[in-house]
Amino acid sequence: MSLRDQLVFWVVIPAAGVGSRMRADRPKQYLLLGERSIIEHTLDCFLDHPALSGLVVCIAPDDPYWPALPCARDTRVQLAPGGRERCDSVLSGLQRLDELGANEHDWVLVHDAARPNLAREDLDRLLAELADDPVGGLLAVPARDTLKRVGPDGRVVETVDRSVIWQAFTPQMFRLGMLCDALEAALASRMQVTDEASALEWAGHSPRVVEGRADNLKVTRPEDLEWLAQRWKTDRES
Ligand SMILES: Nc1ccn([C@@H]2O[C@H](COP(=O)(O)OP(=O)(O)OP(=O)(O)O)[C@@H](O)[C@H]2O)c(=O)n1
Ligand SMILES: C[C@](O)(CO)[C@H](O)COP(=O)(O)O
Repeated sequence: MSLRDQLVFWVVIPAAGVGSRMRADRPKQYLLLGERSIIEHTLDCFLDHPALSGLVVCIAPDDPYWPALPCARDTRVQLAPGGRERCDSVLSGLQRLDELGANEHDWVLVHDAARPNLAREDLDRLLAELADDPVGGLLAVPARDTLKRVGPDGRVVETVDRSVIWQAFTPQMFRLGMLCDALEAALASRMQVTDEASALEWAGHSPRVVEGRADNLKVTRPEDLEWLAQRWKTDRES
């Protein structure tokens, strides 16, 4: 049996943000996409996967929304307390995986609660491409627009060579021990860690990018949810 056939993985879903850029009446992961919340759609992609070992959702300690969701009663879903920054929430989730019996060599996928449109094909491609990778990696998409570096005065400084620029998405997939060590070291050095891969890079590793769909977007601003909702409506009507 190949490594790819026997691969199992754990999932950490950082879901403790306030969604300030959405300017909504609740954290964006609890806004509706169709009849269900964004976070419920996000969990769907993982909960039915045959290789899933366990899944941890990191929520704010005072989160009043999570308990009302049906998935809050799903025994496959465990909780961990979110932290001040996304990376703190992720580290908390990784520590919960350790308590659940994950070992340092197990694969862990970290996926934003705010990315409800992850395609199963992308998840399976990520798992297949990285199953025997020595470091791990992430879903990403190559830059498609002309990119400008802009100065503090709001004027263009230069046009950036976009042929080597990719947008980092999630899931990001690393082995539990390597990820914990890299995150703890990066945070101890007061590094600004906005994704798991940057902590691995800081530790001297070179994560691999796996090209994914550009519609695996992170709901960040109101227009992101408007676009997804329209897409959702169109798909359901077709
Ligand atoms: N302290 C934090 C901050 C963010 N997140 C999660 O990390 C993901 C990506 O972060 P982002 O899009 O920045 O979410 P928010 O921090 O909620 O958004 P904003 O920056 O607009 O407040 C989200 O699912 C969010 O819930 C988290 O678990 N813990
Ligand atoms: C992890 C991430 O989604 C990769 O693009 C991104 O870094 C999250 O950043 P945010 O500022 O927490 O949204």
